[in-house]
Amino acid sequence: MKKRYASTWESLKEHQVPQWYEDGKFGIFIHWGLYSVPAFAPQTWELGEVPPDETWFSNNPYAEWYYNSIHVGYGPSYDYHVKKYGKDFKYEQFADMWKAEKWNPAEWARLFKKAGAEYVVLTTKHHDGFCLFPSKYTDYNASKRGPQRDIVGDLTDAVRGENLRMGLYYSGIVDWTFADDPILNNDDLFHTASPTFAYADYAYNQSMELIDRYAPSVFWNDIGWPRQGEHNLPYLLSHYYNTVEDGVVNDRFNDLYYDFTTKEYQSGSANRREKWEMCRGMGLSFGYNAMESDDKIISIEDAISLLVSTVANNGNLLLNIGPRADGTIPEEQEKRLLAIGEWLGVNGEAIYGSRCSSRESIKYTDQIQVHFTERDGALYVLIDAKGKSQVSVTVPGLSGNAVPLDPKVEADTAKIDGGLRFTVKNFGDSQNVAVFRLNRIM
Ligand SMILES: CC(C)[C@@H]1NC[C@@H](O)[C@H](O)[C@@H]1O
Repeated sequence: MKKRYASTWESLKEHQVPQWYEDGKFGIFIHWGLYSVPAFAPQTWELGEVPPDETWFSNNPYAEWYYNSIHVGYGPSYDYHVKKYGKDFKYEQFADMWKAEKWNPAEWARLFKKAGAEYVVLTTKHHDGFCLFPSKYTDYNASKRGPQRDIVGDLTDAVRGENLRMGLYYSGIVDWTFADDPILNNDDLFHTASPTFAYADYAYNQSMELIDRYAPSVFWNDIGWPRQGEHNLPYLLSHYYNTVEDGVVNDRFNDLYYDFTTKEYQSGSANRREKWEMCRGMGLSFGYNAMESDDKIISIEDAISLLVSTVANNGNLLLNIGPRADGTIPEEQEKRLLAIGEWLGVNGEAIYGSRCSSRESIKYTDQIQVHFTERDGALYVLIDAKGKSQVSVTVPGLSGNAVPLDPKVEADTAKIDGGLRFTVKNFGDSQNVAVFRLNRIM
């Protein structure tokens, strides 16, 4: 019997995180839109590295923030815009420059499958207010302008065709087509953006539209929910769960409710006793930044380290790609997705369907890290060499026969000082993280 949720916080709190989200572990975020046309931002900091003040917002490394960055009226993006497009060029003009002429959604979906992703989350409307779906509530959308197609629907079909879950991102509280005072600090971001009841209804209506048209497995709201519409949330979320029984929502509804909490680069917190999700771009931006060349984005080793450390601490990794305006995925981003997929192809047994171990991760003085996951009565030991070609570490309190999942890993294990000493001489096809299975949880 399908559970039916009432539009009350009490009823919503009965919702459990579905097994697919607990098991899935790895998703692909996609930021694609008008900002992919200029594809520019200064390469400054990771979110959380510096305070979210005027210096951050006027030197914003997020290319998807291009509208606000030029609206501020000074700084690197403003200077770039004036030089490339001219002072009088309006952001909205990008709506007729974005053609997605080389876009093949089936190709994207095949790549995500090869990357080992279990779910995908696509921006349906970012802060600039441009919708990637044929919304009844605005013509400022990709079926009427630019690509002239239902980007959300076409990708949803392709992703589901590869048996992956499709999630949708919505910019709940910020929409610069309703309120576009320059945002220069977090007070602007959370409190003065889109302050009207009219916008609250708009956000509610569009969210209902997305739920009813696409039944997304993830409803990824961003920044917050319009305060004037908080009373509508129990109905919206119960409608979502009654429409998508195994759907999940994040924690960006003004801290009123969530299935999972979120970290964004260095911002946010993770508590391994509850489900959380780590998200970041491959470089410093979510939207494509043409300045972010291969040497400026996360290395394959660091991406695999991030996946392993996130999963071992009860999180999922939602790694973002920023496609070019024409619909192609930059080669350097594709390379990382394929490498993660290869690593998961060999070591995925310790990731998919695993659960957080009672054993916490260990960081050794030489930066080497050992993480643990558990699944079907086995304990997995994931040794992250952090760039070293050979490692030797003792893991306290372990015993038993440790078998590498990658047959090309050359390693010895020995009982020593009440623990197991692992000496890895060759990481085989496992990049920088060698994984061992112990068949008895000790
Ligand atoms: C994590 C990701 C969804 C980011 N959230 C905050 C936004 O301001 C940023 O552009 C990006 O979408």
